[in-house]
Amino acid sequence: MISVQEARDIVLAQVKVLGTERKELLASLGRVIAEDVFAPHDVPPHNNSAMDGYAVRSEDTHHASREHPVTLNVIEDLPAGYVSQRYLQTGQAIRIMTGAPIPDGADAVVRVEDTLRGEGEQVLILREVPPLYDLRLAGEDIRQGDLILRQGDLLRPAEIGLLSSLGRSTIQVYQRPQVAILSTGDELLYIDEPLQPGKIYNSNSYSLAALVLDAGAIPIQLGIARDTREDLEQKFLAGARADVIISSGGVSVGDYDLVKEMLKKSGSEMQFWKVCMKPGKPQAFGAIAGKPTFGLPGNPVSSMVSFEVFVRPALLKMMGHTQIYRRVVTATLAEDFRKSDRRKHFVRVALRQENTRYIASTTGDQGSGILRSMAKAKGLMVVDEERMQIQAGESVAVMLLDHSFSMSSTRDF
Ligand SMILES: Nc1nc2c(c(=O)[nH]1)N[C@H]1C(S)=C(S)[C@@H](COP(=O)(O)OP(=O)(O)OC[C@H]3O[C@@H](n4cnc5c(N)ncnc54)[C@H](O)[C@@H]3O)O[C@H]1N2
Ligand code: MOO
Ligand SMILES: [Mg+2]
Repeated sequence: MISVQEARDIVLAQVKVLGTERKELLASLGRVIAEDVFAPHDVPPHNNSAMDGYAVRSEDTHHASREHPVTLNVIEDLPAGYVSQRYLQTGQAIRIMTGAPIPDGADAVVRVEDTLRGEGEQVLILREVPPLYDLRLAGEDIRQGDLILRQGDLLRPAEIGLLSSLGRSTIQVYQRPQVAILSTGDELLYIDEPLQPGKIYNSNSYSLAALVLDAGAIPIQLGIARDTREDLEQKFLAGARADVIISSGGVSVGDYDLVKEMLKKSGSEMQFWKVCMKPGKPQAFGAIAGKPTFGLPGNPVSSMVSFEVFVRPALLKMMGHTQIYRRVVTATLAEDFRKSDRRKHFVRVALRQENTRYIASTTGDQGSGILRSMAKAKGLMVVDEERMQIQAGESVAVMLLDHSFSMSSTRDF
């Protein structure tokens, strides 16, 4: 039996970063950028007004006040999106809207609240403004030639906005792996079949496909393989058209646990079987037709936990991510915890926040078939091999299962 760390090293050494592809800008959200991006122009591209008001020559506002306004002649109205053809002379103002380019000759803006409309085309300036006042200068956000994003950066909404401000409509990103998902077992029913004696619904295909999607990869449902060598072989080979194969079940020591055999056939290889963890001890990893293949355990929680620990980091690596692990936080355990073996345990916990501290409490029955306690979990408490008991109040490490939606809160800031 190898340790979680050794197993993870083997997995990560085996999987390689995929190639790149060109995507529409919005479709690249959540992807890793595969190119360096330099700014082709300044942002903003021109000096422009930060306020609705009047473009002026700042020297004309000298000593202006509410008591002693300065009167200027308004020679033009300038909405955003238009360039003035006029040159502002002494004694003149141009009515200007936020974002409109500053006319030649002007060097400041007086916001409308600091003015009054005068006679005819005149405006009364009620305060003095220094040069550059309420101007936004060309290039104050981005300078032409600046390195804006580096290969390997994650494209989040702000990066998508930045790229669009540079006029980029497509972007080179790392590909998403196709992940073939195969459930094994004679007891399994498709979810649209009626329940029958001795049978259960195939839930692993769905939880695993959801995890694949949540990680940003592409699930391909291969359905159910029955516990025969022929069916398994045929379905595994079909899966080898994808970039990664995940199976669940059939990997322990039972009479019909045949997945290990698939990994030992000629043309395949098995790199490990059995990891010193709970849940998820019986699981295999290797390659079929050159494709990384995870033989996850059949128990519904075990397969999800093994995915979290091994498959997710591997998929993130393939997609070019550099941060491939879930965040781990320190929490205070709310109750006593005890274990009776020297495996690394991943315990389903709920988390609440008290001031700046996380408080973790287990979500109930930790059996490997109890999916409800997985659904309630916000994290997995990681209990090291040699740590046999933890007392209430002690600090523990919790790996956050922070899918963007499940970590949303009902409490606003
Ligand atoms: N003698 C031993 N028996 C078992 C051991 C052991 O060490 N010695 N380990 C147990 C542990 S721990 C686990 S985990 C399971 C792993 O079993 P397999 O990977 O061989 O999976 P199966 O036997 O096929 O199924 C186990 C369990 O999970 C249910 N299952 C399977 N696939 C699905 C699915 N797609 N959707 C929902 N539920 C599924 C299946 O019906 C079984 O109840 O082995 C233990 N046994
Ligand atoms: O390894 Mo099993 O996953 O403990 O239920
Ligand atoms: Mg079994």
